[in-house]
Amino acid sequence: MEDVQEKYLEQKERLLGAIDSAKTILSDLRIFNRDSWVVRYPQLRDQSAEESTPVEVSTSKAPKRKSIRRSLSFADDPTFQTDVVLTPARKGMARSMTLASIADETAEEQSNEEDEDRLVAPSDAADFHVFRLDLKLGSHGSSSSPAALVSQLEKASIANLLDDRIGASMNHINKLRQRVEDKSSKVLVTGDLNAGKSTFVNALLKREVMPVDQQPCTTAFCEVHDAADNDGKEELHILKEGIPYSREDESTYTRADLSELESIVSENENVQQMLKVYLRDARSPTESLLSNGIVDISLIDAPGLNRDSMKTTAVFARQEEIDVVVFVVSAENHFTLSAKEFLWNASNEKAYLFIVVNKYEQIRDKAKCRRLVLEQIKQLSPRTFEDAEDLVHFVDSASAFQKDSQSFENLESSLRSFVLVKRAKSKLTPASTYLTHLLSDVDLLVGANAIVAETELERALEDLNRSRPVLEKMKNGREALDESLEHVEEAGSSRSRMRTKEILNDALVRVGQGKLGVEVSGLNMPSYPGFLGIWEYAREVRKTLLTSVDIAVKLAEDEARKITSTGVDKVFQLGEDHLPEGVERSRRVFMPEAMFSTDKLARKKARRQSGALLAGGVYTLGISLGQRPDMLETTFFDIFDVQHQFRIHFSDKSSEEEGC
Ligand SMILES: Nc1nc2c(ncn2[C@@H]2O[C@H](COP(=O)(O)OP(=O)(O)OP(=O)(O)O)[C@@H](O)[C@H]2O)c(=O)[nH]1
Repeated sequence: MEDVQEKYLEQKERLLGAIDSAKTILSDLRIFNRDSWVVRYPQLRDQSAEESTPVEVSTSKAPKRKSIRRSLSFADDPTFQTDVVLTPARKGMARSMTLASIADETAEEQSNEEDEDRLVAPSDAADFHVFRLDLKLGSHGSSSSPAALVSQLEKASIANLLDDRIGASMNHINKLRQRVEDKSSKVLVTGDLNAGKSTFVNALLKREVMPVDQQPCTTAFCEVHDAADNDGKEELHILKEGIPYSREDESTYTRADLSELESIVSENENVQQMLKVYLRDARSPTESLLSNGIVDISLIDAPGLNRDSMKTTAVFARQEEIDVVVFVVSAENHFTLSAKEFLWNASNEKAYLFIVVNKYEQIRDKAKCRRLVLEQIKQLSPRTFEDAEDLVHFVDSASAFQKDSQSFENLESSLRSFVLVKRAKSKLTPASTYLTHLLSDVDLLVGANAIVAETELERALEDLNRSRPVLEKMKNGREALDESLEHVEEAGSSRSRMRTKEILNDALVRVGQGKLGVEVSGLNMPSYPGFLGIWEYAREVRKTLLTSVDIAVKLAEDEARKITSTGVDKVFQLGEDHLPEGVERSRRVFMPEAMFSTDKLARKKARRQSGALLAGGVYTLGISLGQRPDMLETTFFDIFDVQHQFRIHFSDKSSEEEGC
């Protein structure tokens, strides 16, 4: 008995420690996901049949350790795909599987554990248990094709879904913790009418509490608790139907004195009536069944089974909070039909039942009785039969109450350990299974994310290594480049300015002398038509000279274009010389013909046509003096002083033209 207690306590403490560690891990994971790294959600798929055959990794020390290859990808990034190896963890480790990239796998330490030791089967470990996200419920909820789905899911939204899951898991862990810590355990005592259930409960309590009668008398479910749970007061609480009981809330029950129990029970007509009976137990914790320091057992004395009570009791027994069902059968009558039906169903639900064969002392042929009862138990609850020594007890509750009885003491001891064993199963196992699944999920997440992080780190380091010398080179060459650029710019603009001035001055001087501004083929001074055509002649001369000035402007522009082109080439060359390889070059394209344009529409058009970024405008400045009617207006003075007239016009304009 003490062994069972110790084992239970040790297991419970270990589990509580593991629950707390898991909580810390989850909260760290949550913070990490929120502040440092968007946790990626891996998807592991089987590889093609040929590739997915288990890989056996063997060394001289360890002949056998099966690993499985899987293809790892991420829902939010279909481009990332890599092969990974799932290796079962070693015995004693909380982790069920280890995920490693193929490259790491060969370097993994080997173990000689056999596969049976694994906590989770390899195929199971490739999937999530607690953190399984239903990605079909993506933002629009309607998509079913994986490709469409992926495009809906962004890294951040998956990380949010995951955060919700972690939050829910933390809440669940808190509940599990409460359950593991909860010391209360409920034992339901049921059986045939008049089998002696109340007498048995009284014998366990070493006190006459439950009403005992030769006629069927227990008509309510009486749940017996230690009075310590009721501030030390012995009392009866009559529960109200349909209202959840809370000891702190008096509106949920009616108080009564313990002495009223008998009359309340006998007068009750409600088959589902529940009573809470708070009893003081003067015995020491080692003797007391109700409050033994490890689990606080509450006994529920149920009404005898008949057609009315059968269903209610079966529902009651099925409740999760009922750890153990004790079935009392009279040694005189063996199992009735109702008993058989109940036992059959209950043993399907709970597997193991605790059976008390009561009123055993009166039986003359005890061996026969024992044999017959056990035969029936074998049929009704095979698992209980297998463990009959601990689970089937032949006692006489009535006499156990009066004098010490070895068989009854054995029963008590077995019942306590059975409650503990069952509690370990009902309260500790769900928590430890959940933790195993949870940690296996965390492991999968961590493993997959480590692989992504490593890939990203490698890529970032490569980028950094590539960029660092480039940056250094660019930093060092910056000053020289600035200077050279300035030089090219200044040289180009001063040369353009000088050449423009030269060309235009020259043209104006020549026009002033009555000659064409520039000599070009096809442009000649008109010939004198005689005095009668002098007016027209003056106009023609004016037009020709103005056109020659236009041509001079055009020449100056062309010259500036050439100079600028050379400058631009030099700038590009400087870029080539200073910018290291791999640095993106400017896409801007210089189009000399676009210089000197003031026409925005034309510029846009040219940009569309070339498809490149343009510098400058399109066409010439277009001052076209030879086309301007105001300039062509011939005056009386033109006839006498053509040369003087032009000098007045162009000495005013020359400064503007220089600036163009
Ligand atoms: N000789 C003997 N009589 C017993 C024993 N247990 C119970 N009885 C008697 O059997 C009768 C019924 O006992 P109860 O304890 O009331 O039986 P019960 O199963 O609680 O009855 P209901 O709840 O009304 O179905 C009473 O007269 C008891 O004195 C026993 O171990 N030996």
